[in-house]
Amino acid sequence: MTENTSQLISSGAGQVITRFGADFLIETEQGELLRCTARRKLDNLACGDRIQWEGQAQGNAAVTAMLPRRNVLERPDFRGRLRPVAANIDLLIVVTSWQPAPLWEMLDRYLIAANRLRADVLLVMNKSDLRSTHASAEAEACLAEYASIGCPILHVSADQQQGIAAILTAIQGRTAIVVGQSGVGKSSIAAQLLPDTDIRVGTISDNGEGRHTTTSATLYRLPLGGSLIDSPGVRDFGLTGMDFATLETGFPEFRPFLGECRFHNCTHNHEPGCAIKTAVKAGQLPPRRFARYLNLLADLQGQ
Ligand SMILES: Nc1nc2c(ncn2[C@@H]2O[C@H](COP(=O)(O)OP(=O)(O)OP(=O)(O)O)[C@@H](O)[C@H]2O)c(=O)[nH]1
Ligand SMILES: [Zn+2]
Repeated sequence: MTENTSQLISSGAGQVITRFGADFLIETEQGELLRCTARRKLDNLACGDRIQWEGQAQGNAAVTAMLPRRNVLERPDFRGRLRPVAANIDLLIVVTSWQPAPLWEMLDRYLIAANRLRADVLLVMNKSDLRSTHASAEAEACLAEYASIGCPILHVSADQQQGIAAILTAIQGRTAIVVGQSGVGKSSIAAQLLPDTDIRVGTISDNGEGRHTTTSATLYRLPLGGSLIDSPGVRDFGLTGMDFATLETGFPEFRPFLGECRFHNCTHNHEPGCAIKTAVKAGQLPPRRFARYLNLLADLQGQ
């Protein structure tokens, strides 16, 4: 049999782990890390994307196709153009703490963003060591409202290494990102979740080209299964360009009452016969969340 080089060249499916300039680090289905160049049309590839790759006769393998995405998180670049940062996210881990005190409206915005991405939410209250001294009655009441609408909540302390295993368990089988306001402990939590994953990416890029210093989002496999996509740009991602439908559906507790308002285009603000306002007055919907809904609505209408 004559040897044909093309028969030696392999190909398959994989996932984008991170980006180095024009190159991508991908993980093949066999779990091997492979440095690839992407075809020019694939400029929009992001960490977490599932792809097809193909070995080349010379040089790096090539990413030849992007497989359909479940969702994509985008951020404006320095020119203001939206760029994809991470794809195929299943779980938004929203971190808050007792000090700095929670910005509840920001938390609501993350819940809206998660709903838009069709991702689940896990609320992590970090710095549980400060709860007894720093949690106001009002903050506890706000937190209780999230529990009442079915939002899963974990109390952890990254500094005291408490509750980290519960986060790993919650991520199992899913791809998660960690987000939240400044100073709540996102880096501390990421460091606890990823004790030695740095080494893996470091080894690959050490290949004559120095250490992995990219700030690109990177996908890490976790010990209990599941993955974490992390980067500074992922951690402080916010919601851009909200419309009314995104706001309304971002409050999942409204769902049983939607369609019962007198006006089909009710904004649940000043309108008579509003089923949402009636439910709030009757104690069937959490009042603090509803008050913040009205603030978000006013922001939207003032845009
Ligand atoms: N008391 C207490 N402090 C903590 C805990 N976790 C983190 N911190 C402290 O909170 C501060 C902020 O932690 P970071 O991990 O840098 O927070 P971050 O959310 O990544 O902050 P940014 O980079 O500003 O977004 C640090 O001084 C941590 O040591 C905790 O469980 N308890
Ligand atoms: Zn209404």
